Amino acid sequence: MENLTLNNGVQIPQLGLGVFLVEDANDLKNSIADALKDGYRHFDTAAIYHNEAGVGEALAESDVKREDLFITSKVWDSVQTYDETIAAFHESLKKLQTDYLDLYLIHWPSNGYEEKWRAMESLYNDGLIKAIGVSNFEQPQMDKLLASAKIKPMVDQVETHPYFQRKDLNAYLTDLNIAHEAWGPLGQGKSGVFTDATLTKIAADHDKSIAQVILRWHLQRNIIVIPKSVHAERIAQNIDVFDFTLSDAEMTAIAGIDKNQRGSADPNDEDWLNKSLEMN
Ligand SMILES: NC(=O)C1=CN([C@@H]2O[C@H](COP(=O)(O)OP(=O)(O)OC[C@H]3O[C@@H](n4cnc5c(N)ncnc54)[C@H](OP(=O)(O)O)[C@@H]3O)[C@@H](O)[C@H]2O)C=CC1
Ligand SMILES: O=C1CO[C@H](CO)[C@@H](O)[C@@H]1O
Repeated sequence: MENLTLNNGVQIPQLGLGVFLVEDANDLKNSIADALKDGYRHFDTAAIYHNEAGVGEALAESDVKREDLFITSKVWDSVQTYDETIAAFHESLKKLQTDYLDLYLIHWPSNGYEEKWRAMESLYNDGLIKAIGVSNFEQPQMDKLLASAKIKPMVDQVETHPYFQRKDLNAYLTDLNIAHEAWGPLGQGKSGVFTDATLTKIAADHDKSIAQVILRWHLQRNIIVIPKSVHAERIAQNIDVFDFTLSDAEMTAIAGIDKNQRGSADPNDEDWLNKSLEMN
């Protein structure tokens, strides 16, 4: 496993397991146990996934030491004030059976994110979170946050895959030394990337799967990836991406298949952000 160093010096395993939509308790237990056995140490959840308690249980059952794990969670949009953010964080800690988080993210740039950020800064200064960041922040929202932030976010977790490559956002984040983390790195299994001709050819040339080529491409862009699977074989396959390298020509070919195809909500869509305030 390779680590990236965040802008505050914290090391993050560049590949982790995402658990969005893994709601069945057995699936969660088995996929986390499989992942740990395969060498995963980084796990990405969120309060809105309603599975933090299951993640906590699965991790508590393993004999991997807490300091060797990297646990991310996210504060949901319905949490808006400073005090609510502090309370939500402690609720997540309790469910995850831990006394600190490695990374805590503001899930979406919904109303009040600057106040939420002040709470995140205070939790960080108290040593309760190793790194703080945001998710689904586009450049204007990041610019606005940076204007009042005392601490620069260490991470921005945004939808990114071969059909939605985020080249401009990636350049902007790289300039700021904010790590780019990809959610939906495999296009959430619905973007069409698994039948792409360019990826099919590159995968055959390396005797790897398309998923492995995609994950390798992210890693070579210095992007953090958190692919989700509930299948043992895919969980193993997705971490088996450190024994081959894509050439410059292959990286360029993949850069050419971008379609700017967003698969989920647009962070600039005020209606979505307002609706998300009501979700729990
Ligand atoms: N910050 C945010 O707003 C968001 C964050 N996330 C985070 O990012 C993580 C990853 O994103 P996610 O939405 O899950 O989508 P992914 O891009 O990780 O795709 C997951 C889908 O791909 C399938 N899959 C996984 N591995 C393979 C493989 N090797 N071959 C073929 N199919 C495969 C899975 O199926 P199966 O499970 O059946 O194997 C599932 O259907 C989430 O789990 C969550 O932690 C996700 C959405 C939004
Ligand atoms: O991480 C995510 C998945 O779940 C949420 C809603 O259910 C999404 O909005 C979010 O981006």
